[in-house]
Amino acid sequence: MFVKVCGLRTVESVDAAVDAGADAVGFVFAPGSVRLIEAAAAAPLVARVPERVETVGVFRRQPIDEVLRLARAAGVGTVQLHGDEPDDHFHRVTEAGFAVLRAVSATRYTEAGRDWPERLLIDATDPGSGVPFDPADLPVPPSAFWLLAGGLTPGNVAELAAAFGPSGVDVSSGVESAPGVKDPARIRAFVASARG
Ligand SMILES: O=C(O)c1ccccc1NCC(=O)[C@H](O)[C@H](O)COP(=O)(O)O
Repeated sequence: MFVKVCGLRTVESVDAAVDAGADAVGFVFAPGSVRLIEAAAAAPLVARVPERVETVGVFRRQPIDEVLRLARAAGVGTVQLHGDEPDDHFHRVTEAGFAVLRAVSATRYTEAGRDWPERLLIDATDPGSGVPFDPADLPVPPSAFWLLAGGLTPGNVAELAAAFGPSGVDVSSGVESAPGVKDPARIRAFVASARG
């Protein structure tokens, strides 16, 4: 079970995720997010992540040149686009040498078809809100690699992962003590539950 912990902003939370065995850590560069971190502040956090752990920059409805500039400045290896960006943006990210994650709501995935080539992250409509999507919105999960997101917690991740059968899981608010404030103990509990 691949585990991504998203919305990290401190050394303590990055170390907690890495030490707990997360496969990927995420940094949110989307304006307006309570988890927003400047690229310059993210760079030293990214630099302390061991190579075996994927570093992900999260973006939403931003100009592609800004996405690439911030991703390079932070030093992340993967770009996650979270706002129904045009295909051209995904091509530009790939051409620039980044790995890519396409984040879509469960509703959009089900309505729009299932032939996207990128690794998918299937989320609730309001990313980072801690609200799960309605299981009825994802009657047929992807067959290729995909991450389940939206309202996951240490208490529900095992059950929801068993129900949907994703390749991995992604969490943000479910491992926080307050909006934007990660709780190392909850990070450890989440990774353990996801793998349990
Ligand atoms: O987390 C945010 O604030 C955010 C804002 C804008 C775009 C994406 C955002 N988060 C992306 C993620 O990958 C979250 O981990 C994912 O939406 C799950 O969040 P949660 O329901 O809080 O676990």
